[in-house]
Amino acid sequence: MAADDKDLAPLRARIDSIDQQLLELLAARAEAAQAVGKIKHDVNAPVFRPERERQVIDGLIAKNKSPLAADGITYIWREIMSACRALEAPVRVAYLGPAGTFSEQAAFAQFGQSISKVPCSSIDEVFRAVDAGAADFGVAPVENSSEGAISRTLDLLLDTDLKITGEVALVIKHHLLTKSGTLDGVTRVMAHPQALAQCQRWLSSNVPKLDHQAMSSNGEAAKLASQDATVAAIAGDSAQQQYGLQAVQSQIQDDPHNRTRFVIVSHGSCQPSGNDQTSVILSVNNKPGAVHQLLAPMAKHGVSMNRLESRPARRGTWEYFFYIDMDGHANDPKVAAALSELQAEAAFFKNLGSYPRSH
Ligand SMILES: O=C(O)C(=O)C[C@]1(C(=O)O)C=C[C@@H](O)C=C1
Repeated sequence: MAADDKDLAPLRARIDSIDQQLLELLAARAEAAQAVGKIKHDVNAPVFRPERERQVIDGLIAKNKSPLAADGITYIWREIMSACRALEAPVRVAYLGPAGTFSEQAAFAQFGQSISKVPCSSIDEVFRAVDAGAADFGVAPVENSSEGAISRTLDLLLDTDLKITGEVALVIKHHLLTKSGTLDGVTRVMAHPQALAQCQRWLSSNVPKLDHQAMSSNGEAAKLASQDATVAAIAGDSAQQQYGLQAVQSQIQDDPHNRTRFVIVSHGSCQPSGNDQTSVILSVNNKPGAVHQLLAPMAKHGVSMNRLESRPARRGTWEYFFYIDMDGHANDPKVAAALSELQAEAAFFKNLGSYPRSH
């Protein structure tokens, strides 16, 4: 026995005994969740309650006096609740696949790992899967900190009846990956167009001779790179592990703080969590001052606007749809008042839903 093992032995015995207690407590928690699941089943209520999960995690972080970081508490309870939820009913989540994409990572960040995965080949397919009932929730990228809005997601939010029931913000770190970890024999670099754009400067200064090829996802590119030695892929940690690739260079994104925000879409709605956001789409009649006037109800009722994005209405005219995220839940009287005035004044109005804000 190594000398330090003697010192470790009593501490390990203590950890074993604590784990035993944790296991018993987790079993009791799982049984309570199963009982909740039964009641929900009888009244046909949704199993996944994001506002409740948010309150559980925020409450524990507020009370946490241990050396565990807030992120650690979040990860641990995300998975505990994911496993408990799976005992109530499997939650089916659609996202841009295959395995190893950032969309999959966003799905795990929202729902934990105990989900029934529905990987899709495009953002359109994600919306279709949820719309048609093949999945309960969909995860779609909506905005990147260096490349701006993901216009396809904005268009689908306009064109389908799905609501936003959550958001997840991820730090996106892209790596240049190959089978061998070198560029020997490599002729092209493959990735989703967003990833190619986010690494454009690095690629043109460091590997200007490689052809660029757009793929439906970085996961797909990584999969190909694992099969073809002439291909380098741009993808993240998860895809690197998934497909057993080596990094030629880590973190090649041009913006070191590169972040992507994902929305969670479904047919359902969310109760207030205490830290929520409401999203709407509006259009205004094309007259001077119309946009200014349109935003006035939020200022009047003291509701802050977190984001404003515009998209052409695609009618061949200079008309726009405005995507607005505001603080608060539609059940808050101030938000409700602002929403009803916005609706009254807008030429087009669509409430995309209220949901817990991402951390
Ligand atoms: O409180 C509930 O509604 C539960 O179903 C329990 C629980 C949990 O494990 O704490 C599980 C799933 C829900 O999304 C929220 C919380």
